[in-house]
Amino acid sequence: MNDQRADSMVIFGATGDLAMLQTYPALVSLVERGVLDFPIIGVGHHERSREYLRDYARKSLQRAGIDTRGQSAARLVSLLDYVAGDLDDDTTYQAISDRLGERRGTLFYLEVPPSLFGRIAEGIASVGRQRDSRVMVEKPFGTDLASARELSATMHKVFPEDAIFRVDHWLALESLENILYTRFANSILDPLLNERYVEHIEITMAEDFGVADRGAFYEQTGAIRDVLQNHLLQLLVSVLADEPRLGVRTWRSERTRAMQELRPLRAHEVVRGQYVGYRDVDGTAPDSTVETFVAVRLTSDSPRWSGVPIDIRAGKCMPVTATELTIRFRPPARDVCGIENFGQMNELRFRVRPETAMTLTLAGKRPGIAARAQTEELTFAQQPGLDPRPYDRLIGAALDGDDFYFAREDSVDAAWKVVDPVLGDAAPVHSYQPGTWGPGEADSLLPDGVTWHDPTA
Ligand SMILES: NC(=O)C1=CN([C@@H]2O[C@H](COP(=O)(O)OP(=O)(O)OC[C@H]3O[C@@H](n4cnc5c(N)ncnc54)[C@H](OP(=O)(O)O)[C@@H]3O)[C@@H](O)[C@H]2O)C=CC1
Ligand SMILES: O=C1O[C@H](COP(=O)(O)O)[C@@H](O)[C@H](O)[C@H]1O
Repeated sequence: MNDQRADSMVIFGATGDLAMLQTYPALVSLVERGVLDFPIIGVGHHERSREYLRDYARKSLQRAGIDTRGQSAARLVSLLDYVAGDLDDDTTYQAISDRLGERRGTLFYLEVPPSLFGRIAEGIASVGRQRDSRVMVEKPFGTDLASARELSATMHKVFPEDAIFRVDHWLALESLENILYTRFANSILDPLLNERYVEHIEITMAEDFGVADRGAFYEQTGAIRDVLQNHLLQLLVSVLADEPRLGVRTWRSERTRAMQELRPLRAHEVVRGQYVGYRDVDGTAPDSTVETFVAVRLTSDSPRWSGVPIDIRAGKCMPVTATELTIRFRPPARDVCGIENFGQMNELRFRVRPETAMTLTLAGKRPGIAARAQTEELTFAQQPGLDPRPYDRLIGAALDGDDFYFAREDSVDAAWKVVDPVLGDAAPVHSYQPGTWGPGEADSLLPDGVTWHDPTA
């Protein structure tokens, strides 16, 4: 693969939900930045006109609060073309190739049902369009370790690894970049991030909504595949990974190593839950055991994190929508100030969703005659709304051939290895009421005396 900018783009699934929600708003921002000014061919299954796709894009922009009469929006819409066809049929790829004409160096964006990913790669190759091109592939990449490997092997028959851009949109979140900066733009924090100082690491990902109209998708997926294998393990390794000593470009390698050092989960390290009402959602089975909540206890084999318990929980229909990663430090070796009764005091917290923030909890003296401690929080908060949208970054980077925000094959493989043993019904599923923090059984994973962090607090 070359590192030249793409000169054309083909979107498979241009009339889908994700395109409506994310793709067109991101494309406008790229037009606005002057980095996108070439034909974009949208591909869908149904016979429709180019005008239909242009209207679809306008609706998407309106939905995102973007003025469709603005210069960039109008330009984007004018760049869109439409090809209809079944992606299981080689003539569809011939039609796309004819439309691309002399252009070489195409970014093919695969936002279609994952079962089509491999077939599309073969279709692109059948018309010789893989040369000098890249593919950007949506999640999920596989449904377990074996299928992810099989898919990688199929894709590699057509594209070298450096031409495959696997999307995990959390990798492009401002809040994940903030973790990198916080750790390595300060000299005072990273030296503390190891088993000597850290007592416990915890992540809570709470969403106050259910599976909505995605019942059929979720029924095949569940929380482990949907968010643990990808978003949450990628978030975790942002904290576990060693410094990228050879420069920030090696950050993906360090993160991958940290992923490979995580031990595969065992059934007793997993608690699964399902909210009451899930089985009434269209597309779910009346006796479904798919989890909408998962809590896990993880262990890293890295000497840096030896013996540090790592707990993660994620759920739908929780009391709030927020994701935070909390690092709890050990108490001081000698309790000179008599803080014992205070419990745990030093914490470093990264807020990942809905906005970017970081908090360091320190103890100081409570003003007054009595010798008593009190905690203070130092918070570095981003103003909500200032975070760039992840897809603006992702599509822009893929057009440039910049793989920084994408999940590499070995890291996806390592993440599947962690969750593979506990997919399906390896652990029983407990029901929980919507609006609660999930089944109480999740508490049993935590170290004695520790409670889950409440991200609303
Ligand atoms: N929706 C979301 O919020 C998210 C989605 N994703 C991933 O993005 C991908 C797409 O999801 P989503 O947009 O929700 O899916 P949708 O079902 O909404 O859209 C699917 C798209 O693929 C096209 N398509 C489906 N089958 C064929 C076929 N045989 N031949 C040609 N075109 C076909 C459809 O065309 P037509 O309209 O003509 O039927 C449509 O454009 C999936 O991998 C999903 O996991 C990832 C994160 C979030
Ligand atoms: O990929 C997914 O992610 C979202 C959470 O990501 P966010 O960017 O919306 O916070 C999750 O709700 C969804 O179930 C999952 O498919």
